[in-house]
Amino acid sequence: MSKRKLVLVGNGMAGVNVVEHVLKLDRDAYDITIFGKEPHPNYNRILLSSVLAGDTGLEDIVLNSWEWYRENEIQLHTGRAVTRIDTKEKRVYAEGGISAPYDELVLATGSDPFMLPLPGADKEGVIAFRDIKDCETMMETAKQYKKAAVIGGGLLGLEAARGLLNLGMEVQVIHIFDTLMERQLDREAARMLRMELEEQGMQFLMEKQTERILGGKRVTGLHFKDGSSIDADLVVMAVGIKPNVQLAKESGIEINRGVVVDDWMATGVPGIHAVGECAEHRGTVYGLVAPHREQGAVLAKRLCRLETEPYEGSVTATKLKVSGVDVFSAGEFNDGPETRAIRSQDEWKGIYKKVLLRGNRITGGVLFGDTSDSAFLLGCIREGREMTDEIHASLMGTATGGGGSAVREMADDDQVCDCNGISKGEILSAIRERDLTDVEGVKSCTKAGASCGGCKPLVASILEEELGEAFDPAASAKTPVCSCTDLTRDEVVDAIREKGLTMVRETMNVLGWKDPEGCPKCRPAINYYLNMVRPGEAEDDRTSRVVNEQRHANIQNDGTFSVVPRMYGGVTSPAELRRIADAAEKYNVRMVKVTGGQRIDLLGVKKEDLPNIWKDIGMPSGHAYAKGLRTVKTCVGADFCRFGTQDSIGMGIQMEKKFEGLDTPHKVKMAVSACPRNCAESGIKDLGVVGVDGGWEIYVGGNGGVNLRGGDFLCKVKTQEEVLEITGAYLQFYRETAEYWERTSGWLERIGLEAVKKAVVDDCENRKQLLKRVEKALDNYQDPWKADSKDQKTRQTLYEETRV
Ligand SMILES: Cc1cc2nc3c(=O)[nH]c(=O)nc-3n(C[C@H](O)[C@H](O)[C@H](O)COP(=O)(O)OP(=O)(O)OC[C@H]3O[C@@H](n4cnc5c(N)ncnc54)[C@H](O)[C@@H]3O)c2cc1C
Ligand SMILES: NC(=O)c1ccc[n+]([C@@H]2O[C@H](COP(=O)([O-])OP(=O)(O)OC[C@H]3O[C@@H](n4cnc5c(N)ncnc54)[C@H](O)[C@@H]3O)[C@@H](O)[C@H]2O)c1
Ligand code: SF4
Ligand code: FES
Repeated sequence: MSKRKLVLVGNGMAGVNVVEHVLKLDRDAYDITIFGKEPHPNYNRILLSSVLAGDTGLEDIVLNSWEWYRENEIQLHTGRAVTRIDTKEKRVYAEGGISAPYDELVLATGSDPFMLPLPGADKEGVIAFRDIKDCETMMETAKQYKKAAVIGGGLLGLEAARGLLNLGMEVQVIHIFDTLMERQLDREAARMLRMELEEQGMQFLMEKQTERILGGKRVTGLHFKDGSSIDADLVVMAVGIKPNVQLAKESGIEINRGVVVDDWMATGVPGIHAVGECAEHRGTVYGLVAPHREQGAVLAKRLCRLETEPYEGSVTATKLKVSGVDVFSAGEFNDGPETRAIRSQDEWKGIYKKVLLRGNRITGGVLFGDTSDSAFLLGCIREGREMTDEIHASLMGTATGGGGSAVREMADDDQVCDCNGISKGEILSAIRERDLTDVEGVKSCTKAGASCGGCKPLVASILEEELGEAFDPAASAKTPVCSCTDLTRDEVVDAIREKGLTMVRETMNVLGWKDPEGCPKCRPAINYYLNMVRPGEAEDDRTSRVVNEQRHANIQNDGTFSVVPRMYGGVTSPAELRRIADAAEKYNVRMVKVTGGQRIDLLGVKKEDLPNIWKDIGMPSGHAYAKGLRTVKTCVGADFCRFGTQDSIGMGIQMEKKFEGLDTPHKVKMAVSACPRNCAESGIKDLGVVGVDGGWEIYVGGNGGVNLRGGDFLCKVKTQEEVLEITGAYLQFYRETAEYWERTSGWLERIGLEAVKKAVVDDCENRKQLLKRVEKALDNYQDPWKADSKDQKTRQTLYEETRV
């Protein structure tokens, strides 16, 4: 008997998931034909954000290889859109004159990005972020252009913006409302999110409506309804999606916003079904993969003529995929007259949790900063659980991360991986049966973590709960430098030491980099590691530094730069102030501003004026743009203040003079206060010094930014010389052991205060060696502006050519 014929229109995640299920349920039920408009096999669209951010390679996102289609005898037509369905003859017609008969037809045509119909929207450089082609366009554009504008501050817009930042572009996000991700977050979580993203370098224009897109053939900027405008070389529209219903509509199938389906994913036309983003079920179109997977499971059973429960809709949950930011939202998230909220907020750790109740039933929630309990919360929402003391304690009790308590509360059939529908029980079985010990192992055996990756921390907690001390979090945390390599930071640094490498390109070549050009994430890191390991010997590759470091100035949102001269310990003189004032007038500086680090910031300097303004001011660079020592803030101290026990100004000046120009994995801020009243805020600095009777206390790992962290007490010393010694050894230990882009606060939490104490304070011989090496690094320092002023070619390429 000949097999029945199944045709799938749309070779995306939702449709192919149905086919996979059908093959599992009844391998021989169908002859299968798939049509896909894109020229690729089925790939993981979710991971396009990671590809753009440089965390994953395009080659790693293929879900079903060409081989898979062949092995399963699937007739695949890629690059061919289906243009017509003859519902009477039961046949589809595609581009290129191909047609195929069907008994059962699945429409999984997904969505098209919504493009705002603005004047100028057809210009070159105006794109969406939906497929591989868009991703490639952005990566190519970033090689040539510098300014990106992303319209839409939703999930997609923010993930696009993060990726573009990683590609070295300056990114402005234009959002129509006054809070980001207003479809997923309440105001508080949105506020914390914005602060965190601003810290990462994203700029926001809120409550802005774009009126037209400027430029000739190619986009040059955006003009807004309020009359303002910005420059842009690339515009990415991320303002939502619209289900792709054209084919269904033209074939007489009922559509509304999407293709209308019943609880078995059937349309009103016999033999035709729809799943995924093109389908509308009970008035809802779902734009996330978890509901599509649930729909697919029901449809596949139906196609295999097996008994199945109906699909009754999904409770959706979202996680933003931006590294360094943990945000989760599910169900209801805004307070209403009939809801009650349980909130907890830890501003020190940057954690915010809110759970909403209707009566006593858990109906939604938002987690920011620590999302390790997200699966447990989602399980509670999905099952409509009543709040109990135990659940309350698990969700709100400790805000310390790790997800430990909630993991214990989870039942075996609670879902851990939403994207792939994997339960805690399935993960535990895989760990036990296959002796798995790390997250990667669980991912390859069960698929948990293989899509958005949001469940990986929870998988790690399950491993920890199951294996106890045998679980090695470091093995699970083995993260490559970026998607250009499988090597970790430590492996790269070891190779640089062992193989005597001195150049960025040479390093990528010798270590078998997948992309010989590297990417904006790895190149600055390799350049730093080379110079850290071989100061004076390694070639400092300026083109591998981030744009602000290349120009020794911070670029501002209008394309001008800021100039911050160094003022040791925050102390200046009338002569310096006069020169600053003259320069501010001569170069029409838009604003002169005193910074939080006790410096003077000249804002709004034109790129071409940078070398001359520095010459006129005649002061050293303040490195306000650098991953290096920024400022040493001081209080007025014993010379002036009646509480002062020590000379904080003198100490601060010495520290700043000693360590200025030292490259570090991330910015370093220091402060010296002359008594525990701490007027210079020594407690929230990367290194803070506090004068006390008979000496100085030293605090480390503080951070006054979004992730507010009080510094840990490292040691007490007696003399100024000892402060300089401990500071030098501490900075060198940080330089040698931190990941590039890692602040001291995160680094300290990762490696532990005890390790720092041992290396820097307790082990005198080690401290001596660290100091030797930091001296060597400092030997090679020269003021960047003095160096540039002697180099005509650099001046021309970096400051005089038109493009930033
Ligand atoms: C950058 C990005 C990040 C995302 N991140 C997440 C995330 O973290 N979590 C999450 O849950 N979701 C995420 N999403 C959303 C998720 O990717 C989609 O919901 C999901 O891919 C939709 O699957 P689908 O198969 O319904 O549609 P699609 O993936 O759009 O697939 C439909 C396919 O059908 C093709 N097609 C259309 N018409 C025809 C035709 N007439 N003939 C032949 N082929 C046709 C299309 O070209 C397309 O290849 C993200 C989306 C993007 C763009
Ligand atoms: N991590 C994830 O789960 C993830 C990531 C990316 C995309 N996605 C999915 O992909 C789809 C598309 O994402 P999206 O973010 O484009 O859709 P969205 O609808 O979630 O967000 C669009 C955002 O654009 C804003 N906006 C609308 N018009 C605007 C205008 N004229 N100017 C400025 N802002 C405007 C809206 O206020 C909204 O916040 C969604 O289904 C989303 O769920 C999910
Ligand atoms: S920290 Fe102490 S010594 Fe310094 S200014 Fe404040 S009160 Fe005075
Ligand atoms: S929840 Fe997305 S991969 Fe597991």
